[in-house]
Amino acid sequence: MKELLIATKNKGKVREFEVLFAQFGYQVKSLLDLDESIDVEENGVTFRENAVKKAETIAKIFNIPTLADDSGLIVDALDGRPGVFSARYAGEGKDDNANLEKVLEELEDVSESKRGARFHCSLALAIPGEETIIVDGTCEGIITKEPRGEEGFGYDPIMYIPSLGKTMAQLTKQEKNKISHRANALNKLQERLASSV
Ligand SMILES: O=c1[nH]c(=O)c2ncn([C@@H]3O[C@H](COP(=O)(O)OP(=O)(O)OP(=O)(O)O)[C@@H](O)[C@H]3O)c2[nH]1
Ligand SMILES: [Mg+2]
Repeated sequence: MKELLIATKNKGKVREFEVLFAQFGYQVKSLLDLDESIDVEENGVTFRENAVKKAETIAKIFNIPTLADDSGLIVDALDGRPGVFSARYAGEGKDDNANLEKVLEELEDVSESKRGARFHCSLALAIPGEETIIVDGTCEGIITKEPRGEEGFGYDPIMYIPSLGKTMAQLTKQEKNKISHRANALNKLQERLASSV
């Protein structure tokens, strides 16, 4: 089985990539397997900038092809926040629950028709000696009034997908992987790689 390094320490992402890459015959390794002490500062203004920085920094350290994911939640009524700050929206060191509670609080007086949001995922594939490939994927939804569901991670319990009638945290990993921003970005990456051989 081929191996691919994912420049992440997020267990939720790793779990999803394991399933997504299994279909292409890849086993994924992450910084959690290799070196948890490596920290790449995410100081970019865009998801793309952060994804490229994570992928290229880690690819250089290990000299192997490396994929990085920079993602987050974009809420219309919050002018696009938390955006690139999604992982630390409630402050450094705060957990997923604190972050989603902050979003719910900020939307307390916002009616259902104005609670539109989307997840965004930028993927960067850095292969030593080659130009980095960057793709994006999104997933549209509506922010609920309260958390629902136990699956997934991050803001999944407050992201309602109207076409499925469930929050993303009420979907199985397989169901989420059919519609998620991460899966959509990965499909684009696969198309890019297929058209370049
Ligand atoms: O409900 C969610 N479902 C998802 O599918 C999802 N994908 C991303 N996110 C949120 O956005 C932050 C990304 O920040 P991020 O890309 O910097 O990742 P991270 O710092 O957690 O890990 P790393 O990959 O940088 O090591 C994460 O922490 C999450 O809060 C998600 N929330
Ligand atoms: Mg991060």
